[in-house]
Amino acid sequence: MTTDVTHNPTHRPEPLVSIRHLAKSYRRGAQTVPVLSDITLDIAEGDFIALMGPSGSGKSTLLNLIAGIDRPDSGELRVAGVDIAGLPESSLADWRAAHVGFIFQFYNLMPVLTAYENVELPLMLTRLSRQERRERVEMVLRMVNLADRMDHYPSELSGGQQQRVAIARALITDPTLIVADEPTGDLDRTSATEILAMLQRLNAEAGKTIIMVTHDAHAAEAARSLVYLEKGELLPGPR
Ligand SMILES: Nc1ncnc2c1ncn2[C@@H]1O[C@H](COP(=O)(O)OP(=O)(O)OP(=O)(O)O)[C@@H](O)[C@H]1O
Repeated sequence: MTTDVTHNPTHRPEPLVSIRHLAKSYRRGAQTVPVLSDITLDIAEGDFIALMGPSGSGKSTLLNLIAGIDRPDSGELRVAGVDIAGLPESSLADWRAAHVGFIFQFYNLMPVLTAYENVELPLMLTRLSRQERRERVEMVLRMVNLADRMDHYPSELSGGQQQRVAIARALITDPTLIVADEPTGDLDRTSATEILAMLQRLNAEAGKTIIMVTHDAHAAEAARSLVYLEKGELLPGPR
């Protein structure tokens, strides 16, 4: 912490994600389908935010914009000071690989790779040696309590275990941001509770910033803050 902060009570740290007047529509043939209109939102570093709203309200679209998977039509979108809306396609892919960890509803693991190999995959694009990769993979697999399953293939793991492999894969590059789209949507209540507890721990103990889209009020309760999308507009949550 700098002395500036101590002496200036009005100081606010820069939000990790800063969104201003973001708009997005999709083209379907000759038609334009507006999805998000005028979204303004700040997400602080270290937050665990749940993004809720009815089906079709634009939650995944907003998540994909923040994660640099898709591009806005207009507005500002900065993540850790980088104007990601303005990055050319090739730089955006590099930015995503370095800064965003993804967790999906259906895990998206490679079926022909073991748990270990799935987690190692994002590191194959880095300059780390095989030994350095091994140390990191084993460390994150221990973090998600799966060190004893590293040689298993996804088909040999339960849904909850597969999602833990996916969490390990999301963590392996030490990303700036973790985005999770319905991470408990395919799990029974017990496994969902376990996954949510794990995300809470990553947030509280490892300081990871997490943005989670969910339909489930139980999942949203695990988050620190809540925003609600309706028809492409953001409403403040009750917390
Ligand atoms: N690639 C696309 N092309 C055209 N329309 C799209 C595309 N992706 C999303 N849409 C439309 O944008 C709207 C918002 O979709 P989005 O997936 O963001 O909603 P959501 O709130 O995440 O919904 P759900 O909770 O059902 O997953 C929907 O009407 C959808 O049909």
